[in-house]
Amino acid sequence: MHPKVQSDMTKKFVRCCCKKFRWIPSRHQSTSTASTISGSANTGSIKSLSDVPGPRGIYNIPFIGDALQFYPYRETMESHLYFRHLHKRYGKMARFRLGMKHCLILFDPELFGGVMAHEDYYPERFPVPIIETYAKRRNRAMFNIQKGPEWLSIRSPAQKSIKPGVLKQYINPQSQCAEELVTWLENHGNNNPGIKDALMRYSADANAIVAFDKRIGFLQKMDSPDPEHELFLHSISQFMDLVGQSVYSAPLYKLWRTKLYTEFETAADTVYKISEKYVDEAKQELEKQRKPADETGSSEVPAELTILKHLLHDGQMPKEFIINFMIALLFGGVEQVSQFLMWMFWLLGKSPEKQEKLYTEISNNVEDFRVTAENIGHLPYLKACVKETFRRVPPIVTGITRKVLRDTEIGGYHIPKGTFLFFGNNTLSMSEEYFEKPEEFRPERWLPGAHDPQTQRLMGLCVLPFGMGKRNCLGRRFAEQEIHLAAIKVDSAKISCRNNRGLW
Ligand code: HEM
Repeated sequence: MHPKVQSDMTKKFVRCCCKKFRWIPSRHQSTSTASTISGSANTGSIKSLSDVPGPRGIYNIPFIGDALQFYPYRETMESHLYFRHLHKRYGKMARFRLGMKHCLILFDPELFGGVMAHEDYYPERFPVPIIETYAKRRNRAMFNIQKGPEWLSIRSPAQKSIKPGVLKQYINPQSQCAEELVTWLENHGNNNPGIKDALMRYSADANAIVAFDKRIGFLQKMDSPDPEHELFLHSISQFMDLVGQSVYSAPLYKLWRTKLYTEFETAADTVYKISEKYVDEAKQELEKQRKPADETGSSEVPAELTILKHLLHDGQMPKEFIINFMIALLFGGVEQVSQFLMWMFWLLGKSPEKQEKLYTEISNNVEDFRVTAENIGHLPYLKACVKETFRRVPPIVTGITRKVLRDTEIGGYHIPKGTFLFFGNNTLSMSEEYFEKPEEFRPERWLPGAHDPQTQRLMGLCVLPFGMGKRNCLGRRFAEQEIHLAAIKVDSAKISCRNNRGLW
């Protein structure tokens, strides 16, 4: 399609959605108003961002300063260790620079809570420049990096399509994926070096069911792989690896197509092309499901529709938006869910008594280990194990990020519009101030009634694996279902990963 036609269609779609759902901010939501968020960092008169404690001198020179600050952590990509250093040295708030961007990191859960309570109408996260560059060059509406009304024009109908009952539709096929994971572990040994790949295949399979209504069978077909499926999986993993690498290298790809960029572009194009094919297949299937048109010309569709079919049936969102949204659902889960499972299996494997406790809970509540929409939600110890794994190994290295979209006062400092906020979840989740013996894997701390409500609230704000507020993880319930299914099946087969061979 000609880019001009596409962009006109996009504008029309966004305008129409804004009108329909009244998404234009009202005057009291104007982006120019300042808000005040108090915390314990500074209680005196209002100071400016430059007064916030933080690295000074050479460390404040754009690019040179960041290179010096992050250099020690570059090899292992452990930038969260730099944030821990900032907390130790400067306390509850610290200011630092990333390129030309002014950043502020908060190590105070009350301040996070305050920032989120005053969240903007169209929240924005810290940018991912390589994806932005790709989206611009290809004129693609990549969901995760979208801003303003364009973002909400997809988020809102998509969120509506994730109705409470929709999760149930995925439980049986996703259960089969979890059973295939168990078979793989039984056949190859739970400490096989291929376990990382097997977990990635599990989460890619489980997520493809959500994104494309398709049971690909990445794990099942490992012995006789389908070239297209393998290319798809390879490109997904390549896409994510290259995003990670791009964060630690100079953004020269903005000027010309560097080797890293061309590899990224090839991976992203391949994912798009194959995803488009899967979306088209789902559309054809939907057509077949439709009952023939009656004499008035209207045709009926089955009452229960999956997310993809709901969006295709609704017909409001342009196909390109649907493809990009489905890609966001796919990427949202694949790496995060597989990484999470690696850590949880390892942490449980190191604590046999906790694993046994989990086994008892599962065997008492899940009859014949057959997971249903009813029993999956009644496993408090499993939920506590998941939460504790998220605390012990936070999934997002940088913690949650937001762009300040209007001048704001935070903790007694005037924070100008355009500053980037980082929430120090990665530091706080290991802090003795909020967690007793933080090094220990103790799911019990998350059980209902383990702490008074205020302590529990602060603990929750320290961890936040799925983010918070209007721009939180859209796939949270899917992620939890995929995690719970894998944990129930693996634990009920009494498989334990006691050493970390192959896990990373
Ligand atoms: C362990 C698994 C997962 C973790 C830890 C995780 C975490 C996150 C986080 C932290 C964010 C940013 C939230 C914020 O800025 O407040 C996010 C966004 C998102 N996640 Fe997840 N996620 C997971 C799995 C999934 C799954 C399975 C899906 C899809 C089925 C998904 C889809 C998305 C999407 C679409 C967004 C972007 C939302 C937006 O920008 O409006 N995630 N996720």
